[in-house]
Amino acid sequence: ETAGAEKEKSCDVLYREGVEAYLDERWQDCIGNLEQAVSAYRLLKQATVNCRLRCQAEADESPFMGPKEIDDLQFFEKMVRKTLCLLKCNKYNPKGGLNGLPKNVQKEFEDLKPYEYLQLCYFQKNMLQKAASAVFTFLVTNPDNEVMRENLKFYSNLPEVDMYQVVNLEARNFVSLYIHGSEAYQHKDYKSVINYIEESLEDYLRGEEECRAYCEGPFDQGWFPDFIPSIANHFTYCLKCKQRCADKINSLNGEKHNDLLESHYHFLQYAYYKVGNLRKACEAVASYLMFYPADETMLNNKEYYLKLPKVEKDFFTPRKEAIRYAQRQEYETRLLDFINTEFVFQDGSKNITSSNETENKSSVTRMKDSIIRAAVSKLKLFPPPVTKFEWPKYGISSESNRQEYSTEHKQNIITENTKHSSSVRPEDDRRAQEEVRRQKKRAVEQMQRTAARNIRAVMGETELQGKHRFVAEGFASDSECSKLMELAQVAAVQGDGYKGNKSPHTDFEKFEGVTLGRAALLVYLGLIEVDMLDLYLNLSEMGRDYLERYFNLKTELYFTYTHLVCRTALNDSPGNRTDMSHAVHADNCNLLENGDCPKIPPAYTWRDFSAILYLNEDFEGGEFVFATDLAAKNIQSLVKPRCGRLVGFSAGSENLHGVRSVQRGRRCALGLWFTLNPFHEEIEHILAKQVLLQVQQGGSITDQLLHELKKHVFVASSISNPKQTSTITREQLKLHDKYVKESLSLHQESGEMLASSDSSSSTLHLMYAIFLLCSSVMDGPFRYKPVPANRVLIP
Ligand SMILES: O=C(O)CCC(=O)C(=O)O
Ligand SMILES: [Fe+3]
Repeated sequence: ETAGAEKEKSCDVLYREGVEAYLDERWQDCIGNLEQAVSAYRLLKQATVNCRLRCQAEADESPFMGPKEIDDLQFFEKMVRKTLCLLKCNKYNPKGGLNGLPKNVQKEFEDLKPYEYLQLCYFQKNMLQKAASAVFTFLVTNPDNEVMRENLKFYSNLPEVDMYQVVNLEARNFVSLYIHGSEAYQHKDYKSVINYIEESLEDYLRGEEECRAYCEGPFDQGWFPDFIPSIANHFTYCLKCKQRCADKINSLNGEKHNDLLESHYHFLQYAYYKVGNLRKACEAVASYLMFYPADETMLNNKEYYLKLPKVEKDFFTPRKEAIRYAQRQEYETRLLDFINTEFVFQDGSKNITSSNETENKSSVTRMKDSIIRAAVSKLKLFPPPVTKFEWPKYGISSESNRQEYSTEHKQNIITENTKHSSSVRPEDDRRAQEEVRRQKKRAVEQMQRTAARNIRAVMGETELQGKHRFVAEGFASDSECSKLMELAQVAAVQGDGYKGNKSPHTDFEKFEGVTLGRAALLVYLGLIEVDMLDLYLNLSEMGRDYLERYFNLKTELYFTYTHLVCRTALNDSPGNRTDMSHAVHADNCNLLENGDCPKIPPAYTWRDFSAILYLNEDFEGGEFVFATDLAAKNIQSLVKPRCGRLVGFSAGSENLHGVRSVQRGRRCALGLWFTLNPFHEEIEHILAKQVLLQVQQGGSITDQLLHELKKHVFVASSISNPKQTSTITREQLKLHDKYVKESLSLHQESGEMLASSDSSSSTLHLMYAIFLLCSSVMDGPFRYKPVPANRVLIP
């Protein structure tokens, strides 16, 4: 390897570093890495696709060893030759082409995920025009993405953004060629029309060929051991993918044109006629008619041309590429129709391969699954290839043959069990079992938590006058409420969880909060009782369980932020206050005065549900309100805080809410915010659980915590699969080292407060490292209120 090649970072490393930079808010690095990653991916994909196309051409041309029509031997000979070619070709591809790229990363690129990040990083660097183009690029492939649609709307309102200059950064050349061609047409410059449109046609067809070649990838829809079924299955999978290419490519800057290909011939027939090339004009007419044989305009044109003295009947020969395209299209459609009627396809819903797989799929996959399915059914726009779930599963499998023998039916319905056992790889099986175990464990814990409680909903959408909101009671007993209040009393720091801001909402109240990370750290240091942390965690878990059930969620709800917070009226605050303790807002978008609520930073856009569990009622004011406007003129409903009462709602603009001023006394509540996106799972929550586990069981925490830390550094770098605890890479370790180093220096600064503990303990360093990872601790000053320790838990 040369030095140059060594320095060059691979596509997935660039991507990971881009995402890391994004997470660390290093916007310039984010942009640099992700832009490079995107072009690196393009190169990899091009290399792979080029090989496939080249080898196809080569195999098409090579002479056969034997005569035609013997046991399909020529077909197989061709496949063998093509394989040989592919092996050689891919060997010279940089980094093995797409094969060298992890599948999940490939999927992210195909979904244009990098543009989601890029958008934000451009935004942060005030590169608004680029940000808008990144959003637009993402939307061309994911037109149903609400957040990005909102974002585009947001950008379109900015004076700095010129919507005419917003482009699809992933568009093929034919888009601009075609647009130039139609402009030339308007200017009656027919020579240019011919040049542009011929070139556009070539690039369009090439694009579709490349898309089709990309479909000839690996098959991971189960294992069909028999020779013929295995070929047939893989072939069908490819064919379905290929059939989607036409639909994927026929858009001009986001606008769909189902006759985009055909319209090329329309332009051409006219332009060739205008420059006097009648033969070519007629060829274009005939080509167009291959696709639309009954098109009246074109038939009239044909008649018109036929009457011209120089035109002969045989001029109307369709062009070669049009014949090939149309015939292939027709054959493929017929074949697919046949397959669709003669075989049963197993789609994600309720069956075999998937019954096992869907249930055990990670919840990320499940979530994406449903989003994609919804998008597909609505738009008929198909997501890109490569992933497990986008196409219906099907089984023309060996099991199906068995079925055929045993029943008279032609259709093959594969039953749950047969498929199950043969198609799941041991690795998947292990993960699946783990997931089942995890879910069972959660269900048991859930029952234990709620066993002695009488949790009941007391207000719903009608009473509260709005969608997706409720009030329930019975989450906590009086003694539990007091205990958490006490925790807030001893452990809260002003501004903790509010980036150090003491009075983020009103000058007349003091805000004090305890994040979970802080509570865990205090327990770890022996400064507060373990039970307090246990309770904090338990109550939050109950809130989550209840929301999942109340809203009937199909996928897991993740904590994204948890905060025990008290608001205390200051002694000198005036008695006639009209301000709010917490102005009306939505939890995941920025409510503007005109009522719009753009879902962009600094809002916590990933929050999907919120719940507030109240801990006391001995104060004046402080009512929670649902309102319809920023000024709280129009109140829909009001919830009076009380120990054990919980208000839950979806976190969007449909649930604007606020808190009325606390006139006297102290109002404490446990705020819970949830996300459906595991990428935004709250690290502090997981760590707090780990700390609790260790302290309760008295075992050594080091390995477990190390494991968690690794996992979360891993999360930061591989967002698509946060549950994966794969081996950690060098980059991740470097990051880890960095945190440990930072923690060490902090450790020295706060030596005073740690005097009672073993300051050289690597566990402690690790703890610091971990807490550095926790944003809220990083934000505020790293200092603790010394609270007398009744038990020292650190050896
Ligand atoms: O404390 C409450 O009742 C609501 C607080 C709230 O809405 C928030 O912090 O987002
Ligand atoms: Fe809120």
